[in-house]
Amino acid sequence: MNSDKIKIKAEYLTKKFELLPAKNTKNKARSLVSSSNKEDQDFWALRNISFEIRNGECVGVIGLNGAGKSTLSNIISGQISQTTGQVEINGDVSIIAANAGMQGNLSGRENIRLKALMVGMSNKEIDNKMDDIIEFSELGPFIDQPVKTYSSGMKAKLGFSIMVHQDPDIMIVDEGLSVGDKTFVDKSRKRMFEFRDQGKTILLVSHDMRTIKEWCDRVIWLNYGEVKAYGTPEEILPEYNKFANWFKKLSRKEQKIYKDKQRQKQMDYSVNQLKKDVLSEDPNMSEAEKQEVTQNLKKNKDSHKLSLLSKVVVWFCLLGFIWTGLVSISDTRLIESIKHPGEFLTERLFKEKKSSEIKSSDVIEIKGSPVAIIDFADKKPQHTELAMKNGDQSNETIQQLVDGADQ
Ligand SMILES: Nc1ncnc2c1ncn2[C@@H]1O[C@H](COP(=O)(O)OP(=O)(O)OP(=O)(O)O)[C@@H](O)[C@H]1O
Repeated sequence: MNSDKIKIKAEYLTKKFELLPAKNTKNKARSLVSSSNKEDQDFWALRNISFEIRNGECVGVIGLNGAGKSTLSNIISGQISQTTGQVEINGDVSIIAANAGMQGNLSGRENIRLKALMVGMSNKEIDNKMDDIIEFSELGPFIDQPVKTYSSGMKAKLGFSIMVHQDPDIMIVDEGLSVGDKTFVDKSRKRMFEFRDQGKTILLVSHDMRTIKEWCDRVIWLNYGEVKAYGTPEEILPEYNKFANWFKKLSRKEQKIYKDKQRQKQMDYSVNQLKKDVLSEDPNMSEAEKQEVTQNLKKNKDSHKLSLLSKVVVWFCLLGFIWTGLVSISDTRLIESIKHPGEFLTERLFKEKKSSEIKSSDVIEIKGSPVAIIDFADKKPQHTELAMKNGDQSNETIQQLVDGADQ
């Protein structure tokens, strides 16, 4: 096994969330009017994250609440996309975050099948492993209950059981074990050690420094979306403990001031700032390298924002809907209104036809039938001579229609 092979490589990763607006219909409609809503507040949960994880390494991710650990593990496991930067996953790997991607409305058994199918297992393979997975999960009869009814510990047990039976090359465990009971945790730890001994790569997100120290070869310390330090547990953990103790000793007010200041930095961040940071890291960068960096820093599209094309389509449909509505309350046919929109809007819309105003070119509707006026002796006709525009009806029929309408 080549222990130098890079399994995960992250470069210039950022993740921006928009605190407002929430992803709802009202805000989608607002985004139709403006491409950048001034009320949106950008929040950079991750800023300029770069690291490499090699074959067979177990890497811990630590940091205070809200530091960006889960955001990072979700990007690496492909559950959310980054705003800028690249994530390279090498080799034929399966990445499963222990308690992520579970469908609440499906039962535990159905989730096992779903997650296994998603990583390319065949139905036969799943059938062969199903009993083992259920037994390992210790869920017993609850395996056929909807996952939304599970406690967080039960979800973690199910997620972990699925993960270890998929035998992935890279495992991401995001607090998956901390919520389980002791027997389950011990059993899982044993299984994780077996994985590590087989040279699999593990990314472990945890607040439990004992586990991090026991398991990890290296540790990434995230602080308010930035990598504060990356090194061995011996290097990082004493520094992190020092920081955690310093933070704990601050008064509530001082803690709040510190947090607010850090969060403000996360709000004020921008891709331009990132570019400056990256370029200043290496002042001797060649033009080609600078171009590559700029390319890497290009933003991915925010999935919840409508593209220009979508906006055009939505506007088109909206206008079509309004136009059809206007046509239906006027006495004009749709095709005519489209052919002569100016005339339709200025002269025909909302205008009641008086007989004196009817011109020889007009089309009127009598008893639901379109009728063309073909001849008037003067502006106020003495007698009406009509013919059907597309006329398959005789003048006699038309006269009957007119007579009927006049009554
Ligand atoms: N969908 C989202 N929209 C807006 N902000 C988000 C979203 N997801 C996460 N965040 C914010 O990003 C920051 C990082 O969150 P994340 O869950 O990655 O932190 P964490 O380090 O895993 O925290 P914890 O230790 O509490 O699990 C937090 O401030 C969080 O509020």
